[in-house]
Amino acid sequence: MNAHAEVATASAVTVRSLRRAYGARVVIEGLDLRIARGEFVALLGQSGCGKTTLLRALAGLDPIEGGDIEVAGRPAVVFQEHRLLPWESLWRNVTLGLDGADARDRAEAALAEVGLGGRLDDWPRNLSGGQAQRVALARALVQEPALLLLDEPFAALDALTRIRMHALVRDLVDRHQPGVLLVTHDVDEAITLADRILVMRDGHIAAEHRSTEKHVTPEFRARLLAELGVSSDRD
Ligand SMILES: Nc1ncnc2c1ncn2[C@@H]1O[C@H](COP(=O)(O)OP(=O)(O)OP(=O)(O)O)[C@@H](O)[C@H]1O
Repeated sequence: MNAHAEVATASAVTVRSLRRAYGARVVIEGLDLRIARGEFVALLGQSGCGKTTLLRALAGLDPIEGGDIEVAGRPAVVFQEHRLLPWESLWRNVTLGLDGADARDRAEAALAEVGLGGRLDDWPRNLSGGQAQRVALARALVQEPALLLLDEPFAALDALTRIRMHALVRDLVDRHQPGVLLVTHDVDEAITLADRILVMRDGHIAAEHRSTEKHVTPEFRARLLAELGVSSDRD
């Protein structure tokens, strides 16, 4: 097997029979999931169905009540808000938690990759919303994670910035080959970006679509909306 094929079949995360509850309220029950390295998976589901709860569990931010989660290495997360530290320069924000004498060089390379080369010593307050999310992406990728978790990272951006960010993130994922789980409310974003789309309902993955199905766009979109419990706005 060549190196690329090994990356493509290696698991970024494997989840078996996951159970998550807040006190007596069970949010996730019997959930199974595997994401391969280099695979871009989008997770759709109605508000409150447990998408963020799943992402936080995969990130290791919350305890789990049952089942198991096997993550290759340490996952990186990008949230809807950039979560940059206002009192730290951009390069320090990118390399927070990283040791090593080459931290500044790594930050420089990561910032260049997201189109912010030369802004190492700038401050978060001087960034637009889209630029701040680019820095958040650089901060995630500098860790070379096997699993990248994206919790609606484009939701607060204007439509044009969002389109540019879609192209950037797809390119970065193709280059770095992490497995990706993108939580989104946006059906079209899921269709544009993902190799595989999952629909979460009743605490587990209720439906799953591979990229080949995406070519039947209007029907596919209508089917996804129906699975999400919404009637199609194009009917
Ligand atoms: N810390 C918490 N304590 C108690 N209940 C919680 C907590 N966090 C979330 N919940 C509940 O768990 C359920 C799932 O929440 P979660 O945020 O995972 O949903 P979601 O699918 O991400 O929603 P949205 O799409 O609106 O962001 C909801 O009913 C929510 O009220």
